[in-house]
Amino acid sequence: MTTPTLLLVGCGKMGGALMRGWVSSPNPPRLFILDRKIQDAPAGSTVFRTPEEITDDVQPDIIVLAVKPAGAEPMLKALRNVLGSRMDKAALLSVMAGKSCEKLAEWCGRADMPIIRTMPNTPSSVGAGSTGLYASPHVSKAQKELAIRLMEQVGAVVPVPHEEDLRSVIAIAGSAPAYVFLLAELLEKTGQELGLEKKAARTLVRSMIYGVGKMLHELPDEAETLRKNVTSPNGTTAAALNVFMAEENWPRLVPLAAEAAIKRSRELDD
Ligand SMILES: NC(=O)C1=CN([C@@H]2O[C@H](COP(=O)(O)OP(=O)(O)OC[C@H]3O[C@@H](n4cnc5c(N)ncnc54)[C@H](O)[C@@H]3O)[C@@H](O)[C@H]2O)C=CC1
Ligand SMILES: O=C(O)[C@@H]1CCC=N1
Repeated sequence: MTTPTLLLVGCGKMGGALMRGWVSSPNPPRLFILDRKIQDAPAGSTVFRTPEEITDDVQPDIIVLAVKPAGAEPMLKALRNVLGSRMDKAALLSVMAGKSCEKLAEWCGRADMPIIRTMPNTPSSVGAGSTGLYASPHVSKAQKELAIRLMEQVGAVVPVPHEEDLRSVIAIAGSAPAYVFLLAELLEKTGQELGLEKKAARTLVRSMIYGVGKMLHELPDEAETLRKNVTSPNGTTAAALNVFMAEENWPRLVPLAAEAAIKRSRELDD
């Protein structure tokens, strides 16, 4: 298998997470990075600060677009100018929460530009990401396989049949690490308010969430079964879950939060 060449455009929180995941994977891609302020580029990669700095020897198999949706149009137009016909030999892989394949292709200057839209998340940085992936009809089988292989290097990949499905992926996986980080923050804070040392609360909460993640990852059981295994009849967990599971709490709030994320993803498309 030949080593693919990537041009990673935007190496901030998400692009940087992918970069860290890729460089620590067993078969790292050949990496060119375009970012105006990156400071810790990995050994062996080449960094450009502006599209105009990209050298003539750069022929990417995949251009990974990881800038904010609002910056996509000028960036793609600049890349088209600089790369010229080299752009025609590449596929574009967007990680952006907004901007349709149709718009991205238009900004690439080519209606039949092969576009792969993905929704990864920041746990990709430790090889434990989750990515939803949609390939437009212009993507070849080989390009789609390469995109899936790349994203599998940093975690699980779920191809989705419709571009619109990526909104659901945002709501339950792309944005969702933040929901769990928030739960960690609140549990750590509550632990301290209940009298535990900061360090103790931090250790307990983090190892608990790690253990829960490991069980969900490794065991075949449904999440519901694992929850019930913790919940002794009339015990402490049941008392706490009666609060979380009250109709007006998590059962209402989780779908409400997902809808808010989806609504925002539609706005980011405009
Ligand atoms: N942060 C997250 O957890 C996730 C983010 N995403 C998507 O990833 C994309 C990037 O988000 P973040 O990484 O959070 O943002 P960020 O602001 O941390 O990263 C963007 C990077 O692009 C660079 N950049 C922007 N315009 C540039 C230009 N003209 N020339 C050179 N460099 C330029 C910036 O220097 C920055 O490092 C967004 O479209 C977002 O929807 C997707 C999934 C998860
Ligand atoms: O908040 C955002 O818009 C991005 C997309 C998913 C996670 N972060």
